[in-house]
Amino acid sequence: MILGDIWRVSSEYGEDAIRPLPWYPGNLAWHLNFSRKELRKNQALESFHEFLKHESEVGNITRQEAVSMVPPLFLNVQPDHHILDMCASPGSKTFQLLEMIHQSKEPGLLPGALVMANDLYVQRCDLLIHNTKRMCTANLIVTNHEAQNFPDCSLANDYSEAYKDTCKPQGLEFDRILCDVPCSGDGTIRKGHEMWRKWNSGMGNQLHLLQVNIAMRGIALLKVGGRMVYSTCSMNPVENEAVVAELLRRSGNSVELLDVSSELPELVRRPGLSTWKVQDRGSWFQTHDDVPHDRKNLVLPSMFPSSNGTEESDTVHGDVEVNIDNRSSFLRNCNIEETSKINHDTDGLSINSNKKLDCTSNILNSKFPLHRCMRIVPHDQNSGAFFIAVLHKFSPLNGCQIQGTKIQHPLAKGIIVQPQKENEPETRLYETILTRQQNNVSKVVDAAEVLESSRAESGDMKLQKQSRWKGVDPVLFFKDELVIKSIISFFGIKESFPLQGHLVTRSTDNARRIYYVSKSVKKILELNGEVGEQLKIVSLGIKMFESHRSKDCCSCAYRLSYEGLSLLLPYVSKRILYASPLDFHRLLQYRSINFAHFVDARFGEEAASLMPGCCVVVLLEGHKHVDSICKDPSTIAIVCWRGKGTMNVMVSPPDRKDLLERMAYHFGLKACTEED
Ligand SMILES: C[S@@+](CC[C@H](N)C(=O)[O-])C[C@H]1O[C@@H](n2cnc3c(N)ncnc32)[C@H](O)[C@@H]1O
Repeated sequence: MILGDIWRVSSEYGEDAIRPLPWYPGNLAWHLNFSRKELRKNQALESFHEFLKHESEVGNITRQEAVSMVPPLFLNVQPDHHILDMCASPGSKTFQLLEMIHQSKEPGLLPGALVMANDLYVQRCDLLIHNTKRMCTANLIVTNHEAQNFPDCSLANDYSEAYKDTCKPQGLEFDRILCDVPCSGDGTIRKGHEMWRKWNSGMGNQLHLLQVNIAMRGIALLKVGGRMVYSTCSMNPVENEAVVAELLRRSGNSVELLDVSSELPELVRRPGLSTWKVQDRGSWFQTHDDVPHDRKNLVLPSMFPSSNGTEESDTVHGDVEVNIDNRSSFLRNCNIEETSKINHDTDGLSINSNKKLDCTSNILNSKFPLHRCMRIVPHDQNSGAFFIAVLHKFSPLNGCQIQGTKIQHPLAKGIIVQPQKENEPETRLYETILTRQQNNVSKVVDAAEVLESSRAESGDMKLQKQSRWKGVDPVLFFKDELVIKSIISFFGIKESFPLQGHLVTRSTDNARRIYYVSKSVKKILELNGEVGEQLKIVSLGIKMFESHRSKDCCSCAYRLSYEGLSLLLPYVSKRILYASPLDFHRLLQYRSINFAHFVDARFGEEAASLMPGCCVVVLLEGHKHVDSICKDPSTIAIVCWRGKGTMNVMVSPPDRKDLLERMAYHFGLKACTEED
């Protein structure tokens, strides 16, 4: 109904009022060209706006500035990629990445990929969790770190020897990294009018070094062969081309700036700048030399285009122009043995050198092909402004370069843990693999020893020691065999769905909620345990089971969660009821219905004959066969509770509202709830 109205209204407002974005693959993104005033003036548009808000609340669509969707598209994500989103909140790009990894999977099957989404601020992590919750994914980990010091979770050498022949990861490495850094945000100026008053050139200058450090850390964590996208919603070259040039300078011949002009050909973009000036307190500077002495520590050499400046004067070596830069701070006091050929062949640049460079004096510096960066400006395609650069890592950073990317945590490499032997009898209830030994960094810690001491401390609960992150509950593998067996048997969960080893809980939660994690997330959790909980994990996985205290007789202490139902449904073989659209609608509308009051008496009888406890009610659409219905991705199902005389719905109000609206759309059944 709403959509019909909208097409009518949009035709009134012209062809451009609602149109797909030509550069977004598969017509999946649409642009609405209505002003707030128009939305308020027209009733059909206003209800359409409400509809969009609701759909985004329940996760069916995402509303965002169109241009902000561009950076993930250049990552060329594949379903088995490990992806790091370094500065992720509020999470619109994380959501896109999750959509990409889940795109081609059948219901009940998880991709091998994972997304690790990070943000510095806890509150912003909460927002990120809220915004990505709608995705219901088992392949997401949310972390809370300074991106510039993101841990690498490397195992100590002796330990990784022990795992050499297994497929366990020995450190964090990502196939794709999104580095959407904090920026001055001047690219949002056309919709964020307060920016006009707030903006000053110092904002970009202050962020430049942080942006370089975050992106440099990203490069260190990127796999050889991997891609990293650096982006900002600023047009300031100090936050953009200057950062990219510094990254290329610091990572030497390990990283190249990709020419992606053939990708997303419909996207209108402008080339990156090769030259610019830097402003500080109202004065413009062309080179760092021009900067007054007392400002030199704030206006950094790396903010200037590499080929400008007197000290950075171009010197010809062989067939390439290079500059001498003796001020790049990270390489200070270190020597690099340069024996290889630095290649930027595609751009006609190459350096042949076979000499030892003393970093304390001169650093060879090519002119980088910064025109390969992309600038998206509002007046080209009626969008916000964005800067994007795509980097490709083709060889590892050397030790000196890596050191410059991270402040080492004292515990990072100090703890050595004996790996748990295969087939070791498993008697623990909840287990994290290793805990920290704050003052004992060189001590060899036996996991069993740690477990024993924690048993002594926590008695029957057998909880292992606390994570080292204040305020964050440790993630614990849930291994209570009896409980798992009771869940499997109560819901008839098929063997083909791996539960063992994939269930986790949080330490203070008393296993009230059990989350399901994908194989990829499971491996990272194991690694994190082995390296002493270096990752500060604030959220992960999909909530699948919740404990209940019902007095109704029920042999299973856990109920299903609506969040995890779509993943689990194809594997559930017991406690499923199939309802007609009319009864399904009534259930949603009244939330609790007496067995005798169902329209379809057969359904009421089946419900009454079920043992009390949690069950699944599947919407039976006329043409569908019961055998295949649970494997169909379009199937609608809800979690219910079979009580003494009633069937009760266990779905949150927004989800219920969404389902009612879908019923109204498909079956013309009136969508209203008591809240309405
Ligand atoms: C431009 S916003 C990211 C927007 C996000 N990528 C999206 O598309 O929704 C930058 C984010 O970086 C976070 N941030 C700021 N400093 C950070 C740091 N040092 N490390 C990690 N995150 C940081 C901010 O909290 C903010 O959420």
